[in-house]
Amino acid sequence: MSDSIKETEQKHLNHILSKVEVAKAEAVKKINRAEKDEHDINKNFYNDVRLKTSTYSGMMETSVSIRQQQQMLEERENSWKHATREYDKLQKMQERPYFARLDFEEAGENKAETIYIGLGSFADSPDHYLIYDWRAPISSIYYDSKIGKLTYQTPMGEQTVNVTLKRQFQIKDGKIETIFDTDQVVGDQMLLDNLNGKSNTKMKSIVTTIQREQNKIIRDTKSDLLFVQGAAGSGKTAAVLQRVAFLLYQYRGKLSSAQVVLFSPNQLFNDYINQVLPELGEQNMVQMTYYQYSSLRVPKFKVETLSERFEEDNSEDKYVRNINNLKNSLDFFKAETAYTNHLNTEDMRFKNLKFQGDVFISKEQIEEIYYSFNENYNLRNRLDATKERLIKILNRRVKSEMKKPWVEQAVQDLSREQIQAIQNAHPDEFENAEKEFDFLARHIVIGAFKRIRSQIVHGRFIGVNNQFVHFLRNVPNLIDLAKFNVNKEEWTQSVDDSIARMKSGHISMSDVSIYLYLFDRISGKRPKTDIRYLFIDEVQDYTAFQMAFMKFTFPRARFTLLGDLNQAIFTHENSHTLLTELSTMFDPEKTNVVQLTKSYRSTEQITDFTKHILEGGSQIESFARIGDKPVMQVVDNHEAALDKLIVKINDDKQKHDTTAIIVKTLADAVALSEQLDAKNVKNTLIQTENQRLATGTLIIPAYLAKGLEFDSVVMFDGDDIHYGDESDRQLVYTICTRAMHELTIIAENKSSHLFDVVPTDLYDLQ
Ligand SMILES: Nc1ncnc2c1ncn2[C@@H]1O[C@H](COP(=O)(O)OP(=O)(O)OP(=O)(O)O)[C@@H](O)[C@H]1O
Repeated sequence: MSDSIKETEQKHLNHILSKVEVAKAEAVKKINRAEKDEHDINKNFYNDVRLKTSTYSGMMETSVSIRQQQQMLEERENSWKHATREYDKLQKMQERPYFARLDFEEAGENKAETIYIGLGSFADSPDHYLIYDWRAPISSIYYDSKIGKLTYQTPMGEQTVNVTLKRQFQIKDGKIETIFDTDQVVGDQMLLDNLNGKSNTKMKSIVTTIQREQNKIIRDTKSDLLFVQGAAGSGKTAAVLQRVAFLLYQYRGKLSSAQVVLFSPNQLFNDYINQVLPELGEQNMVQMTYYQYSSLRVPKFKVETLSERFEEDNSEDKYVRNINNLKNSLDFFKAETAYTNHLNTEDMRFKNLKFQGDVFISKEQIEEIYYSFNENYNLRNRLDATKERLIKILNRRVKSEMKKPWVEQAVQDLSREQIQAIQNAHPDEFENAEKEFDFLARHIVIGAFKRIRSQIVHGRFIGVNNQFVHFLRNVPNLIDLAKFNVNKEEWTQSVDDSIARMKSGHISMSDVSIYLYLFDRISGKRPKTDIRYLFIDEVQDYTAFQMAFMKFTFPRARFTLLGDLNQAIFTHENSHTLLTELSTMFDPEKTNVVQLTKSYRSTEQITDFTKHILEGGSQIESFARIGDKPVMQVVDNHEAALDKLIVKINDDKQKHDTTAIIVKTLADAVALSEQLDAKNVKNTLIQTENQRLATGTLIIPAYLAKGLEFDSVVMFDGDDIHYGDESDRQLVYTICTRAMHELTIIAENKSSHLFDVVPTDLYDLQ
């Protein structure tokens, strides 16, 4: 790039920065003004508010006057907030106001236009934009086009332009460091620079180098279901976070970040991505894991953890797998729906409502009431009507209960102060002692009935646990078990297992969704209609049952699902049926399936290696970033493996910020960490998802490494003992694809046969 272009661009940048400076000074003035006004209002509050409390009209006047003062304060508060936000934006803008420039001519007009694109828009007067937000319709030209003619979408329809220049900038602290002119969609040089960087404990935004196919995902506003199937490292997560920022911009004023929910694979990952939206100037959406969501809803049970689920799903036991396949299927969801519909006519399980240890309203009586309403009632109405009746019964029982000896005793036991306190609620004198006694007795009985009243209001008379077991026992009548290779005895055994688990206060991941769906149906829980966008990352690890349950829970949300069917580490082969099952849940007209085949995370050498681990991996394209070939080290015994590992760790210290040693299970991770500790090799063991990621040498079980990336990855125990089954292939792929710059596999005796399919010239055997 010639010096004169750089000079001209720096001049332009200086000009913009001086305008930003002016705007910042303006924002500071507004902040100060709002703060002073607020201070004055607070100071003069008692002078300005007319306190008159002796008459009714005086009181009214006082309250109006207080309200006026409050409104003034709120207005100042809002303008303060607005100005502060503006100030923060401008402050950020001073470091790097924009990252691209486009020159183009609009069709039919001979006038060339130049626009600059940045993280946010900036105008020095209304309609005179010096910088365009990357999410503005016009900015999509930057992501979509090469030089030349192009059409793009605007709110007014399609617009055609002729792009004559695409220029990218790297700006730091107000100085242009590099300029690239490119005729590519998004210049590879800038992308290469970004990808060459070191890994970080926090994911960064990709706003300057979004690729054309990623841009399609980000700007999709039509689909009810957007399914992004992408290779490992193809930028699914990165793109989807940009998408959230895009949607918040596109629907600003109508959509808030609280109406967007992202389900992440684990808490560690949540932590990893939580800087991206703030970096883009937006607030984070609601982020949670399915485990968190379900655990919160069943506080009485301990939900199976990720580690337990991983062990169970990888169980050698065919019986366990078949039962889980059955419970996780869409057929099972449908069977449960049919079962709950049937509860509208019979079979609801109730609990006695008890008072002072005795049955107060029996379950039979409740059942009779529940089914006394006609067939037009649905489960929710039926429950509401039952509650209403039960409250009436309770109210009627107050009078008879007042005559009971325990009440008389309780009244006699009241202290003078207690009587006084109760009588304060009675404005007039009592006509006689009997009336006074009645008043006190009623008060005592109502107090004693409080618990029962709350039980009725909260529907605690429904026997959810019993109902759950009743449903499970009925499953053979509702589903063809043989289709799932399960026989009746095995099913009965699994129900007994579920009951035993629940008795000890535990519930499995499969059971918890079944339990919650049943609970939501019979308790008539209202679905969460306020959630408008639902994102699920690593969807291949969700079951069809969970997806159907999510659809039921968030009926008005548009779904964006991100997944790589090749990385299903929990659901294995079933992940491939997930897409088919999903297609039955959404309108095909409003379903958009996008494939991302290019992998950006790893070097070309690593991607070429990892794609061979998969059957059908040939579709995956590597991004041309050159690095060393993966290294395979096969040694004779464990001690030798440890020695190799330590050499690698020391070697990496010079080159990288983070080396992750990925092992199969938590137990493996704990053991390895201890062995390294014993040899004084510093390491951080990541054993729960509630930890924070750190730099340095990490030891991490595979299921916690989901979605993350590291400069250098060592797959330890890469042998047949640990990864000997065909079903481990996806897990091995997931582990190896976490590497950005270097990948090493250390194995004892012989490497896992799953690597046999990889051509030997793609790695260095040492
Ligand atoms: N357009 C892009 N510009 C710059 N970096 C990108 C781009 N797309 C992806 N990347 C980088 O590639 C890496 C992988 O992206 P990401 O984690 O989003 O992939 P993924 O598809 O979710 O991967 P996985 O399924 O393996 O977890 C990240 O470091 C991301 O920043």
